[in-house]
Amino acid sequence: MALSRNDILRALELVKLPASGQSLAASGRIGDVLIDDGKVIFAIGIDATEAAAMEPVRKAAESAVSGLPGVRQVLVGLTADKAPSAAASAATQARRQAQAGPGGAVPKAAGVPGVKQIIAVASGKGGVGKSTTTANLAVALATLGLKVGVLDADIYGPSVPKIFGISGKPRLVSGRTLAPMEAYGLKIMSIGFLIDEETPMIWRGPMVISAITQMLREVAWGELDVLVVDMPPGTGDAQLTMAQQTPLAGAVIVSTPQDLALLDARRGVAMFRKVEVPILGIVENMSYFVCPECGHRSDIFAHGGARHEAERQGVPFLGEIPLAMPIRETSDGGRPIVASDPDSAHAKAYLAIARQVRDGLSGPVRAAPRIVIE
Ligand SMILES: Nc1ncnc2c1ncn2[C@@H]1O[C@H](COP(=O)(O)OP(=O)(O)OP(=O)(O)O)[C@@H](O)[C@H]1O
Repeated sequence: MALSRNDILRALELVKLPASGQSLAASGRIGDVLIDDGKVIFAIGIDATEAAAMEPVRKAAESAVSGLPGVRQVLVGLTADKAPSAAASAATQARRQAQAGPGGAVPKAAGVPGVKQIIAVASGKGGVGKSTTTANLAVALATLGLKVGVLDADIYGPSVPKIFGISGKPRLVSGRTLAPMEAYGLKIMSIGFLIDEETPMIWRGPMVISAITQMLREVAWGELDVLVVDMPPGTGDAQLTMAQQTPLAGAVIVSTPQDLALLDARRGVAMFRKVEVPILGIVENMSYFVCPECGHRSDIFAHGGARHEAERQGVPFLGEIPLAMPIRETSDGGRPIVASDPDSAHAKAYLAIARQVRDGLSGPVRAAPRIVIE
């Protein structure tokens, strides 16, 4: 018999909420349930401040539903489409202040064993070249001698597999732990390996928060000096929660020079400041155009805006990357330019940015605290 929403809710009666002991089924937190050929996808509504506390509930819901006959795959997300309620925010703030040490520092999300530093590459809006920058920055950091991983958390348009020319599915190493894919000496995991391109956008939003947690903690990253996270574009609640839930050592903001993009970049800086993640700097991508025929340079978007914005915000300016055909061709062709043409001027520009990023990370790369997941 075909699975129905009621079957799913019955299974969720066994899952209890930690605070109230109420069943998840009765809590009114389950939205639409998508059932398609044995695949079950749904989201649990949470307040953005509850993400960590509700993660065990999400896992319990997944295992409860996966035990039902006829279920082949279950994907459960936590969704926080509303800003944290004023009361919850105040409570969280009070709790954080109480937990904060004498210096008043806000406690961070737990580290990932073996991974020394995690940095986010973010943009205030889509299409500014965030993934191209992530890929080339990662290869450049590896060129500097660091052990580097890339985590593509851009749930709306995971382009890292294409940029590195990787296809196929990651291998399961044990339990739920996946082996990362490898290319150009980097360990790579992408949400693109795990979701079908046809997964409706409406379902991708709720996955944002849980996807990052799963990809961070259920991937055999091994020993890494730096893990570079390609964030979903934008500065909404989902991105904010993701920035809060990830133990980030810093963030790189990518912008194009137009005023509107810079306005979005400013929101990006504000978002990371809100969650006390240091801004490693701003990159101006598509800064100017170099004619491939004659080498003439045109400042089509009045370049230099990101440098001024960085000065205004009091954050480092990391450098300019031109709008250049070889960058697009190599990026879209699965051969990032820093790997495929390391002596080119473009590759050197990315290397200069990578040096600044490395130097901007606080102190020597520290060993992450060892945590045991039971
Ligand atoms: N400096 C550049 N010069 C030429 N083309 C570029 C440059 N940077 C990015 N591109 C091209 O622009 C397009 C968008 O880039 P990319 O996918 O990196 O952007 P994005 O910000 O990650 O987009 P989204 O947020 O929508 O995923 C790609 O075709 C890429 O090859």
